[in-house]
Amino acid sequence: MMDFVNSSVDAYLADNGVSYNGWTIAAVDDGGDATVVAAGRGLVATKDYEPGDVLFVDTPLIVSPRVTGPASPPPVCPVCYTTATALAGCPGGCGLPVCGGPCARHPGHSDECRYVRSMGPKTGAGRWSAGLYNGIVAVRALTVLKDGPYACFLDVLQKKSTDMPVFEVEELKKNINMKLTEDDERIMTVACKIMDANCFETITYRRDKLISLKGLYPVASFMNHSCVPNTMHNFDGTFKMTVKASLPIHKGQEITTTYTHLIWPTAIRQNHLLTSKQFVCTCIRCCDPKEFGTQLSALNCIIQNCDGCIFPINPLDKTSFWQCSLCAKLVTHVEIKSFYKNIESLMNSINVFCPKTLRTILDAFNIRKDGPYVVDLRLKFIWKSKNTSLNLEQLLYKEKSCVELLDLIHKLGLGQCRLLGLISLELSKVIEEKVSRFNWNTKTLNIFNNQIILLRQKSTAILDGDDNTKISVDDNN
Ligand SMILES: C[S@@+](CC[C@H](N)C(=O)[O-])C[C@H]1O[C@@H](n2cnc3c(N)ncnc32)[C@H](O)[C@@H]1O
Repeated sequence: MMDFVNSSVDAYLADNGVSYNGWTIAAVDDGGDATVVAAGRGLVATKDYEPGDVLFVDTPLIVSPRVTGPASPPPVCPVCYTTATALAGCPGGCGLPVCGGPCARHPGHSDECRYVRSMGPKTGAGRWSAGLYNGIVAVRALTVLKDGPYACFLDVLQKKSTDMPVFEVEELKKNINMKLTEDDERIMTVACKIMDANCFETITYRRDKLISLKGLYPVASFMNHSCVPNTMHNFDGTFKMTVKASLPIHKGQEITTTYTHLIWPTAIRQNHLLTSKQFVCTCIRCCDPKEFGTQLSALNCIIQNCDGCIFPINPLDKTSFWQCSLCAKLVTHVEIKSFYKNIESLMNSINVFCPKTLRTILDAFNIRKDGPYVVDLRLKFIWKSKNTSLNLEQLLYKEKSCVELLDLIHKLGLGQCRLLGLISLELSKVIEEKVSRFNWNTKTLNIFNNQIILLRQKSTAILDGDDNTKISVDDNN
């Protein structure tokens, strides 16, 4: 197992006999050596682990749909999480949407249904409101965390630090006739801030669609972030999270996860972590302008005929100058931001993926094929394209992209991460398609078949127990 370190909270949990997930979270004597964890409290291995070893399995305290808004996914039934085209107002009268009677009567819905009804939802009979749907996580958190055995997590888990009104609570307040009690509002506000600081994206399949939800996992919440994490995780059909080692972990070493996308370049990861989790990551990868030789963040030099690449002088400082490795040309962060923005919108504008067109665009705009946003686009092509519909050029480009991305993962030192499993699986399917299209001689066929077997073994070892091995466009971890 692992220990909680560096915290009076450990003592608090132990004093209060908190038991979660079948085991007791106990205080740990870290011998006064808190330096092992660089980011407040964290998890530390108490024995050695090999890649693939299961560290722990965590059950969510709260699972909730993501809220609606311009950039949010379409609403789902908050009980079974399907994207029903015609969600209807709960017949119980709570004003939340459900996909049908069984979900309306589901025990998992009864507490929140009763609570919202008691608050006088501002919806017509049989209707549901987006505002109440937006507030569902606050209501759900209240029903789980108020007065129950898990109420102590309100004190224990880290909260997003903000004095701003909490969107979900405000949405709820606007859409009910009664005034929330002071205590309920406090609990909901704290719980939403806890969700913001700790929740994981849990992706599940419903009726062949990927549904992105958020889940609060009490044990996993103590894992700090690294851009070269030593664990990976997956979710089963009941949202149980299994955390496995992706790299060897030694006794006493901190257990880390990622809160961002593994193949994003440093500037984008840093920005994401700062805005979503309010900290600046100072991990070894973030400190290295060349990201372990991958040059993932690099831009081509803007000086004509210079073959150099521009790198940040100090990648941890977003106002740092960038400099060409060959001609030493300095570029300001403002210019870099504008280059990144232009590349992003260019890459986003590509709908139908044609390798030749992509190459022309990259040449015309002097963009690197393994640079910011281009790698994302290539990954999107891997996820979205259907092998049987690709022409030969596209199929071979997909194969090349899979191979190059696996190489990137290797260079970044990401070990047996989930992305490696997913790309290996996809590459095996691409090779299968290649095999099926031509009459290969026996020797070549054997080589391909061996490649397929090895890739399948690799992906199975990583994705075993994963309820979601079909690939998600946003699934970069
Ligand atoms: C999910 S919590 C992790 C547990 C947290 N350290 C605690 O004490 O409860 C996420 C928060 O931990 C801190 N954190 C996690 N990883 C970090 C890192 N690599 N560097 C700095 N702070 C980090 C940030 O404050 C972040 O918002």
